[in-house]
Amino acid sequence: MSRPAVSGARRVVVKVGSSSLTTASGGLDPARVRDLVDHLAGVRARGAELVLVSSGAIAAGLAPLAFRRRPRDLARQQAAASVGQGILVHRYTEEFARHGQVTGQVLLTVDDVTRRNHYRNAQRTFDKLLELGAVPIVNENDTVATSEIRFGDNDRLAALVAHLVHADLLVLLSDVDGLYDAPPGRPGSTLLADVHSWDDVTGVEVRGAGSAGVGTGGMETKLDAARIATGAGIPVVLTDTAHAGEALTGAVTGTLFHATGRRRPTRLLWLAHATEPRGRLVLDAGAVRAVTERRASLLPAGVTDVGGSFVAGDPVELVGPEGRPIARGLVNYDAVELPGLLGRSTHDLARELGAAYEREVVHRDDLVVL
Ligand SMILES: Nc1ncnc2c1ncn2[C@@H]1O[C@H](COP(=O)(O)OP(=O)(O)O)[C@@H](O)[C@H]1O
Ligand SMILES: N[C@@H](CCC(=O)OP(=O)(O)O)C(=O)O
Repeated sequence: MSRPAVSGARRVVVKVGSSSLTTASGGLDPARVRDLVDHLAGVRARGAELVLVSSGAIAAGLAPLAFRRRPRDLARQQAAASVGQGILVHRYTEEFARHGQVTGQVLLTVDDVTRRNHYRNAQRTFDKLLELGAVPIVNENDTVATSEIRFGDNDRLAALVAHLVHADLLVLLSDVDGLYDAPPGRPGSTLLADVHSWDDVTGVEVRGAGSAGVGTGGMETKLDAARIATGAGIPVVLTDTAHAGEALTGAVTGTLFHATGRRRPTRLLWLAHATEPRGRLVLDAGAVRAVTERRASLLPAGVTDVGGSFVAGDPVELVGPEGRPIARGLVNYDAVELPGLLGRSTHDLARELGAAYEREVVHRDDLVVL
């Protein structure tokens, strides 16, 4: 049996977790990297394009820095990632070279997929690398990401990258061979071979990171990633590295999450699924209707209250008069500017304060209704 949505994919994003690349004691395992690349190289060999999102920088940096386990504080994680990322990419470069394939490193922060100019930049870089036949190897730019601007997990990053590069398949490789209806160690838990809609996942019990102590998000972030990708029209296969070969050629293995939705702009996907809002705008009833029913931009006249500390470009939550979240958007003003503008018409504001104040609080193109 085969899965045509998988075997026919022309552009594939594969995400591999730290737990699939490390030894039991936590260091990078060159033999596991080699086995993995032997399978991955098959994608390019059959004429399809490959983007690899690989975790493992922090794990690879532990031993050289004599850290006995993954550090909890951000500064030590950043130091480990800085040391480990070079080691990781060096390993991949050597292994892909054995198959005559060239790799390129791409390190991303949240800004690269949320700020319009940045994500166009990222898109161009990926397009050019793929056009030149190289395999982009992606990781979060851990060494510069602060806790506020951190993805924190590569599962969701991989889903956003899949969308950004217009991939037609996302493969998540972990240390577990698919999604189980309960944590896999539990007697009687069974594998779900197909997930057609999110109703199929109701009742599934998931836990955080696995036993090796090197992974971060566990099954939860994999489900988030699957939700982001399938909701944007990209099917997702979840399995372990031992089944990578089968998964990549479309054999039935692991869990296939079927596509449920269609594409929308990458930064809006990020807004809807993964962003921590930095503030809150309270809307009056008329503005709620305008935003949700007419898909209009949010103007100062419809905002009754502002909370949080944010600057222009930050994600904020839009709530109705009774406090229920209705949308998320990228705001066009700093939090300190807004109180003086609330309830006033753009016409008045422009006349009194200048043309710059004619702008919307949240433009409709930067807004997702929940
Ligand atoms: N319902 C579930 N089905 C499958 N795996 C689960 C489930 N709940 C929790 N897990 C755990 O999630 C772990 C995978 O996550 P993680 O350790 O973060 O891996 P990675 O390093 O590949 O990102 C597995 O080891 C598994 O024990
Ligand atoms: N960027 C980090 C990995 C973060 C992450 O998501 O890890 P994992 O859960 O193993 O996929 C690193 O390279 O160590």
